[in-house]
Amino acid sequence: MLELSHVHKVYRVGAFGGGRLRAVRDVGLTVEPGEVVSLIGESGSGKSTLGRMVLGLTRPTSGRIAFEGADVTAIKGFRAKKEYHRKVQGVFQDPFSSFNPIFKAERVLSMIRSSYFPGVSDADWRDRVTDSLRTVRLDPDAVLGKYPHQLSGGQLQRLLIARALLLDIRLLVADEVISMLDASTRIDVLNLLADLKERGLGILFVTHDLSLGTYVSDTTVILRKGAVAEKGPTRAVFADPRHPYSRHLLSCVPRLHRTWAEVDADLDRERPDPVVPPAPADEDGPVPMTEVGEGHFVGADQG
Ligand SMILES: Nc1ncnc2c1ncn2[C@@H]1O[C@H](COP(=O)(O)OP(=O)(O)OP(=O)(O)O)[C@@H](O)[C@H]1O
Repeated sequence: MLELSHVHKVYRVGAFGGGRLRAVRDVGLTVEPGEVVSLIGESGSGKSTLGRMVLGLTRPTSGRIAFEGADVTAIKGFRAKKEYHRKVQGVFQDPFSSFNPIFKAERVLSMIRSSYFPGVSDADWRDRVTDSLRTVRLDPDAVLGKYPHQLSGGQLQRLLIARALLLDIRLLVADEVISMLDASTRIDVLNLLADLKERGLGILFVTHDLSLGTYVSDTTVILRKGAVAEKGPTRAVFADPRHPYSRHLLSCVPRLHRTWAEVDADLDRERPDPVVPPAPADEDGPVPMTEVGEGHFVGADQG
């Protein structure tokens, strides 16, 4: 459904745009219907840039991003972009800043109606709104008449997802959607993503938090300095991380369900970090990936 191949992004920075900042280096990944792909990496690793490129908000410097076979970078003009966003939507970290504080929830949703479904009757629209709110486990009577400041962060995040669902989207880019929520609301939103996946939605789940990545995702892509350090089935990547950076990230994840004895036993049998080849000097070229298991790839060392 979504396919990124050899995607690079270099920003022009500094006075008069004379400097170059490489945010994304030779990234390849796919998202299929009903699949959650976690894009994990520390701050500045290029996750949001990738999300924005998938949403068509910024263009790759080179490489291809295809959605259902069509080149996303070739989508030009207001109409074509609007059609693309009927199928692909993004939800971002800070739900408070995504809403106009003077619009009630009802108005936020009805903007989708005027933009995408001007011909739909009032009764049909009410049914659609009720359906999408129920899908995200919001009570229409409790939220529609409220202003953003009268709703919690979790409710706002779910409202944003409900707004996306009104469009019958096929791919959701969820960029740090839970990082500003408290622990129990996080689990609610993660469970919601799992429900959406069951309904056949593809989800690109962008997060800096490795432990949350495992909770919902089928596939894990670990980014470091804009390049893929490791990717593969989440179970394989977590059970047998092969890149020194993935191992480092995993060693920082608290394992609350394990006893000290188990953790000690693990440390005793700790294996030395594997050696991965250095990334080629030519930053515009391909970064070699080694397949270490079925669909499990390890990238080069970005230094
Ligand atoms: N519009 C821009 N112009 C110039 N540089 C940018 C721009 N957007 C991002 N960058 C830079 O590109 C790199 C990757 O940024 P990006 O926001 O994609 O990382 P991230 O992994 O999402 O980080 P975070 O988790 O902190 O949001 C960073 O060095 C950032 O400063």
